[in-house]
Amino acid sequence: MALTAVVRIPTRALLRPWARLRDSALGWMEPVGGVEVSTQRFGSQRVLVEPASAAGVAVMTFKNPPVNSLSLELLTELVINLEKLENDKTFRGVVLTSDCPGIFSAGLDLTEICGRNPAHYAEYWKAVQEMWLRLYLSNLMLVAAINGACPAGGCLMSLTCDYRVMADNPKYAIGLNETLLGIVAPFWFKDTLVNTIGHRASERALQLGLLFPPTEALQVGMVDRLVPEDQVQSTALSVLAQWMAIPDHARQLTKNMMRKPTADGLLKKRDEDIQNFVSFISRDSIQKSLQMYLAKLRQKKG
Ligand SMILES: CCCCCCCCC/C=C/C(=O)SCCNC(=O)CCNC(=O)[C@H](O)C(C)(C)COP(=O)(O)OP(=O)(O)OC[C@H]1O[C@@H](n2cnc3c(N)ncnc32)[C@H](O)[C@@H]1OP(=O)(O)O
Repeated sequence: MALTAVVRIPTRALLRPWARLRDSALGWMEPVGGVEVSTQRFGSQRVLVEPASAAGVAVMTFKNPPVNSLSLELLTELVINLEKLENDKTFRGVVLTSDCPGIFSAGLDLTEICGRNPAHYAEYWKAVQEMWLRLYLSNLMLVAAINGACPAGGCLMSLTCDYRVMADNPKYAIGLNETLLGIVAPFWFKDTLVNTIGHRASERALQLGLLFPPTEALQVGMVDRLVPEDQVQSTALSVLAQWMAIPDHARQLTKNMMRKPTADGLLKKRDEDIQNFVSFISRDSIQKSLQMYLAKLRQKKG
């Protein structure tokens, strides 16, 4: 068991909503005896949240082995934990990172969009939309500590952050590779990329399904900084420390001004987007492509 430290919690902390939550379906910890708890960490099964040593900062670690694919459960836990951090006014910044060695996130869980029924596709897509909207419009400062491969939905998640630090390891790549799977990145994936790297670079990257190695990702502006693998998280934390110097109110209004029009694009037609997704993903030809892609991934081991 990694969680052994006994820490003292100021009574004031017990008033925080997350501190009062029972060890429920999501596995939140309850303070014991009103003063002491048996762990510093909180969060849920697939999303660990740890207060960092710097005040006002938390590290959110995705823990959905083997590849941190964005299953319905992971998406749900991510959104709930983000909301708890936002409601707890002591937090201003969050580092998003991965517990899976060499992989930040493999993107959408292909088993959620392959071989299921339309009702499941609709429920899943709504959760993907929700994850994007919550992260993209979060008032918190978000920094992605990309410590591994970061394709498709994993890339999207990192693009919602305010800053990206990536491990300088040529084995890792980041990008929206949907076309390689025979599927199409929806307009709000595209908009997020365009807002980050510009129209021309996005057009090329999206059509070709480019997965950029770190050096190229830095050149094109998909990530902001490369550091040795063992410094990804510490660098993300020091970036956050710089951002924390900016008054929250002014920064939040500015972030909202920059991002709201893009988010509104989806908010105005969420249901239509869900219907489009369900009819696209239910096509026989798309299901066949996805099955072949999954089979190829599984064969790699054999
Ligand atoms: C109109 C418009 C409408 C809209 C139209 C629709 C829009 C959809 C948008 C889609 C967005 C997406 O994110 S689609 C998802 C795209 N993702 C990808 O292409 C990444 C695929 N994965 C990889 O490349 C690799 O797995 C990688 C992450 C680099 C790790 O490589 P490794 O060698 O370490 O690990 P692997 O051996 O490959 O994988 C370990 C196991 O995890 C599984 N696995 C890997 N990726 C997985 C995934 N995404 N979902 C599920 N399972 C996955 C493998 O099958 C293995 O299963 P076992 O063999 O059983 O152990």
